[in-house]
Amino acid sequence: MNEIFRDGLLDGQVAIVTGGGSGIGRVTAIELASLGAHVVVFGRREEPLTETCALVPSGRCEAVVCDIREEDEVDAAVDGVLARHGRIDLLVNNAGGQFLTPAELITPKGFRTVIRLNLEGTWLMTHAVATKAMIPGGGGKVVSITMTPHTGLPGMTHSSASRAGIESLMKTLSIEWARFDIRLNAIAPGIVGTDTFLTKYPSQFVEGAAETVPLQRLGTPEQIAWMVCQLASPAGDYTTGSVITIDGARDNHIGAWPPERELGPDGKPAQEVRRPRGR
Ligand SMILES: CCC/C=C/C(=O)SCCNC(=O)CCNC(=O)[C@H](O)C(C)(C)COP(=O)([O-])OP(=O)([O-])OC[C@H]1O[C@@H](n2cnc3c(N)ncnc32)[C@H](O)[C@@H]1OP(=O)([O-])[O-]
Ligand SMILES: NC(=O)C1=CN([C@@H]2O[C@H](COP(=O)(O)OP(=O)(O)OC[C@H]3O[C@@H](n4cnc5c(N)ncnc54)[C@H](OP(=O)(O)O)[C@@H]3O)[C@@H](O)[C@H]2O)C=CC1
Repeated sequence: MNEIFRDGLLDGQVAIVTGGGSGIGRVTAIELASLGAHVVVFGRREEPLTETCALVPSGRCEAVVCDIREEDEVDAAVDGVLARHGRIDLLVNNAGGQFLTPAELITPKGFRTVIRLNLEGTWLMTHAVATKAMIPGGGGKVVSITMTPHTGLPGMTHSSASRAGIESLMKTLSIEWARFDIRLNAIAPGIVGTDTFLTKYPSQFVEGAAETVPLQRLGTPEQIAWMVCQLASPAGDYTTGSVITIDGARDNHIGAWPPERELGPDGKPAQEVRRPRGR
């Protein structure tokens, strides 16, 4: 039984979720499977993938070790899913990440590492699934996880650039591959309180994070997963080439409103005094 959507909504669908061994990817796999999809989780380490599958009560989950940066591994893994299931209806490009470092300290290798993971990995997965399964099979859906703010993420230059690239990829392919009925979208979360976010970054970055969001709280993996489920369902059939932002309005404004400097003496938002007409 799913908390939001009706039982059997995704019955018969076969979905791949990259990075399905943790965080947003794990919850997405569990939610998709709870709606009837058969989910194949991809990642570099087998153990977390197997743990995800153990959390899927229906057993409609399978773990595949695959580094999305390696084209041979991607080809073999996608071929394997097709051989076992005969179709791929949904690809969720969720695997990704970065390290937090001022731009001037990012080495060429460090920059390349993040671009390869986020942008090239997403391209390899999308291209393999489209050419092997979706184009011959008459269509499908791709959802890629990116990131806000779209104005730029200081300290994560490489990731910001790669996420902009992914969004451009989804938009461009939504035009080219409309003729194959492939619908591609991006979901851009702001800050989601996953184990990795809470433990990987310096404490000052994590502790003040909720204060940077107008809603003053972090997102949850479920809120991202539910949007993936909606896009996978018939409700998403006409949505393509879009970037859906789920970030508590952080893309529009950093921090709560009003900022302290704009508070009036009564502690309320400052308000101009209305002048008589003609003045
Ligand atoms: C507001 C924010 C919201 C977002 C939150 C999230 O996304 S939460 C979810 C976040 N989830 C994730 O991020 C999960 C996925 N992330 C990852 O797997 C890693 O963070 C990865 C992206 C670095 C790839 O890892 P890998 O095993 O492939 O690579 P590797 O370790 O072998 O490094 C290769 C090269 O990269 C460089 N370099 C690396 N680290 C640093 C550093 N701290 N400092 C400086 N440089 C660094 C260095 O050049 C290194 O080469 P070297 O010097 O060793 O010759
Ligand atoms: N949490 C947040 O605040 C936000 C997260 N995002 C993005 O959402 C996605 C999920 O985030 P979150 O759940 O927090 O992060 P996690 O670090 O928990 O998830 C990343 C997953 O990707 C897998 N992965 C990493 N590299 C590769 C690779 N080369 N090939 C295959 N799989 C790989 C990891 O497994 P393994 O190491 O076993 O390969 C891991 O399961 C990421 O792209 C992240 O950057 C975007 C905005 C905000």
